[in-house]
Amino acid sequence: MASRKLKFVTGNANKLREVRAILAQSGGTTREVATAKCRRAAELLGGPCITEDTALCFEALNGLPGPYIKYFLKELGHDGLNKLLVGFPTTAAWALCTFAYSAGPGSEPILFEGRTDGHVVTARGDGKFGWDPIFEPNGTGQTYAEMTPEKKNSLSHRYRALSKLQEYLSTLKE
Ligand SMILES: O=c1nc[nH]c2c1ncn2[C@H]1C[C@H](O)[C@@H](COP(=O)(O)OP(=O)(O)OP(=O)(O)O)O1
Ligand SMILES: [Mg+2]
Repeated sequence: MASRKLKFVTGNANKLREVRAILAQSGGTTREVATAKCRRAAELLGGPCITEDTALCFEALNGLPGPYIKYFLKELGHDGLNKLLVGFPTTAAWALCTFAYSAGPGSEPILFEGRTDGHVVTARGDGKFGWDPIFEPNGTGQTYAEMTPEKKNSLSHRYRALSKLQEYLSTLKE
């Protein structure tokens, strides 16, 4: 099967440098983690599959914890994550969802990213899902945990990534 690796074609070194820098900002590590997970899942399943990775990135920490948020949350809790940012000039953060699709074993996963910008705040709302109580998307005045599921699913990192995946899958069907 032909490689599905996407190539950026340009003769302009400045474009390449800027595109690389922008992509690195949105999480080089996140993409590596998502690609490795999907590739492995396709091998184990022996067929096409979709995987999903979620990162929570603190601006003051250059994007960390990022894909390591699961372990930070487990060890530090909501309070500890807030305390990490004490003394830093900003509590800005973004939630990043990466869906990965592989057509099957040996087929390079294709990634679909969705990002929602906001701030880390003291926990508010029902703490049923991960770091939902401490993430307040910009312009909402509510944490994810205070929103109805419908509202969260209309603006979340996951919704944005899934829209891109859906669009891609619909082109495969024809
Ligand atoms: O919308 C979200 N709102 C709040 N918390 C969230 C959200 N989405 C993921 N989370 C948490 C779960 C885990 O602590 C970490 C991501 O880790 P991540 O590896 O992607 O998820 P996971 O290990 O639970 O599931 P999987 O088996 O699909 O890898 O952030
Ligand atoms: Mg995981």
